[in-house]
Amino acid sequence: MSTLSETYRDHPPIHHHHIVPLDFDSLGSIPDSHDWPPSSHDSPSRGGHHINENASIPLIDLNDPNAITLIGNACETWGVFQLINHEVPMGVIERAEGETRRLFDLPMTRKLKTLRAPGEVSGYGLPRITPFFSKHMWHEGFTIMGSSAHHASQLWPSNHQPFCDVMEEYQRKMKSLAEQITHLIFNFLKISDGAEITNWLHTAGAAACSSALQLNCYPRCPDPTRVTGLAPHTDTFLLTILHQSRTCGLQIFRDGSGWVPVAPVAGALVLNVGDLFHILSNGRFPNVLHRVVVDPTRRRLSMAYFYGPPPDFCVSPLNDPSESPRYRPVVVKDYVRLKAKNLENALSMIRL
Ligand SMILES: O=C(O)CCC(=O)C(=O)O
Ligand SMILES: [Fe+2]
Repeated sequence: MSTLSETYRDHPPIHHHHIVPLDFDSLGSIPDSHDWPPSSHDSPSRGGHHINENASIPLIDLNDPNAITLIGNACETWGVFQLINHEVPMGVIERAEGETRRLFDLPMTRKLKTLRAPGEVSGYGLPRITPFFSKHMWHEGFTIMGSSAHHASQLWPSNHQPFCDVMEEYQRKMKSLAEQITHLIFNFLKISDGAEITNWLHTAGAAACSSALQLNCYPRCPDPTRVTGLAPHTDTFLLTILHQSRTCGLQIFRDGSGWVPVAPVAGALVLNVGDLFHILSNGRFPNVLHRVVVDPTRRRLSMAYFYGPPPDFCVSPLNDPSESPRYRPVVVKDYVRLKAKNLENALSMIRL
């Protein structure tokens, strides 16, 4: 069984700007480009393919008087939890999911008008981690960073405003929830409000944080064991807030438990620790490895909001006199580049 690092060595990044998502609706069978050899979906270096249906990730009520401790403990033990009573109105989430569905329902010719150009982050295309794998994922995505108006007007020349309005509102709600949770976690870590690391929190303006909204669509596949929705990866920033439609598919990897499905809970958002919180917490919080498997009968949609400090902010491990730092300080944008080039090896490159 090969390891992920061997996969990188054997399959150096391809230039994926020529490769576009499949028109899944028109397929009669699984093309070789998307047919994964058995158990290559897993990250063998991190635990094989055991799926643990008995374990479940913490479900936390934000109104619980102990929310800080519950969230902090979940970050330490799992690196992921589901959150209810988060005050993001269900109406906003449902409208955003509705617009996401409207987008992926468009004919391929129209979606391709917004195909991500080389070096661009926004628009329609394959998962960003595609170049690191020899097979393609059963997935189409649309990334929003900044205004979506230009792309939306190409998707819907005469009716793009509803999409833009909903996505803007959704991102505003996500940003304030991300700030609130980051603040709670800082309290848990005993980082005081005036500390330098908190400087950027609650700052107004577009440059105040790094954020992106990733809309994901996993078409149904009659033979899901042969395909991969999204290959195992960790998220780059501090926190990810994910809404998933009612179809199962997300799984997280936990040492000792194996792959644990994250069952959709009505009204709950999934929050997970990314690489930057792992670094900031000096390794105390695991940057949870996760993947998506495909459903045989139902298409799955998700919306992932990635949140971190502004690009020029330097993230360093917490200063705890009782333990030495495990990572060297890294500027957010430098880490993003390191990750884009090295994927799962990026962290080890800044390890002390
Ligand atoms: O679709 C999901 O549940 C997960 C998406 C994800 O991991 C990502 O976009 O980074
Ligand atoms: Fe992810």
